[in-house]
Amino acid sequence: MKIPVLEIFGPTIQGEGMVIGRKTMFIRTAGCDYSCSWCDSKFTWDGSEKSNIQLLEPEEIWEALTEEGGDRFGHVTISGGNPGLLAHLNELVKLLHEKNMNIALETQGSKWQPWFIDIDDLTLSPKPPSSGMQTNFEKLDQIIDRLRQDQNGTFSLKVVIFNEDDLTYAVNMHQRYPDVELFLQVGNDDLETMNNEKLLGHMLRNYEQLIDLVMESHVLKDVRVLPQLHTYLWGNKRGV
Ligand SMILES: C[S@@+](CC[C@H](N)C(=O)[O-])C[C@H]1O[C@@H](n2cnc3c(N)ncnc32)[C@H](O)[C@@H]1O
Ligand SMILES: Nc1nc2[nH]cc(C(=O)O)c2c(=O)[nH]1
Ligand code: SF4
Ligand SMILES: [Mg+2]
Repeated sequence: MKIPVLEIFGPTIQGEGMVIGRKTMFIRTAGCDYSCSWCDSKFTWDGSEKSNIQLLEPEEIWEALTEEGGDRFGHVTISGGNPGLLAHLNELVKLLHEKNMNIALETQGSKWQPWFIDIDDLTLSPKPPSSGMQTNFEKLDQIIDRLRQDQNGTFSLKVVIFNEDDLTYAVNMHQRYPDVELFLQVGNDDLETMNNEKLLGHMLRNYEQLIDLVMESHVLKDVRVLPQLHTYLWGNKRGV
């Protein structure tokens, strides 16, 4: 079954979350059930790149990965858009495992797929108030319960923080799922600039402010605070 793909790139480093720094290839699927105000990948769902969506079979995705990355990679990250919308992505997961790849997936956790249990590094990234989205906690509870029972790999939560309301949301998340590793990620609030130096200075200040807030918290003890590392290195450039 064909998969809607907008980008295949790498190898690069995973810039975010539980496997930050890991050498990986990226597959970016098209389409999202959310429309976060600060989404850094709006082109996956806002229609602006509709004509660039490629419908690819898993084998064709593997060909594109090896064309781009040769034999220089052993890890593939699937992001989007929301790849968790694609029921038949299990075929790609199976093929990548047959090729001895480790697989990471990025999803907001709005929809369950049975193939989640076969993902090696699964990130659930529920959205805080600043995104303008509403979390369906009933659904998220169900997803996390399934993962606690059946997941073959590891999974974690990652919350992007732009303000204090978002931090309160992260506190609730930590209290609701105390056994799940929680990553707090600095929000990028300047998606337009191509001035990397300016963005770097700005993002470093945001990172420091987030660290300060988390250090003061009496609840957020067992968490990690991370930058979006690729942004600090390459700014808002795409495909890195
Ligand atoms: C583009 S999303 C795609 C996967 C999935 N839709 C999701 O949101 O988890 C990948 C990650 O980038 C994060 N992200 C998106 N825009 C961001 C921004 N402006 N600053 C920091 N992180 C951002 C998301 O929260 C998510 O964790
Ligand atoms: N290097 C790099 N790391 C990433 N981690 C998550 C990304 C994403 O857009 O999902 C991403 C990305 O686009 N590039
Ligand atoms: S859920 Fe992810 S891809 Fe969808 S709009 Fe939000 S950040 Fe963007
Ligand atoms: Mg990104």
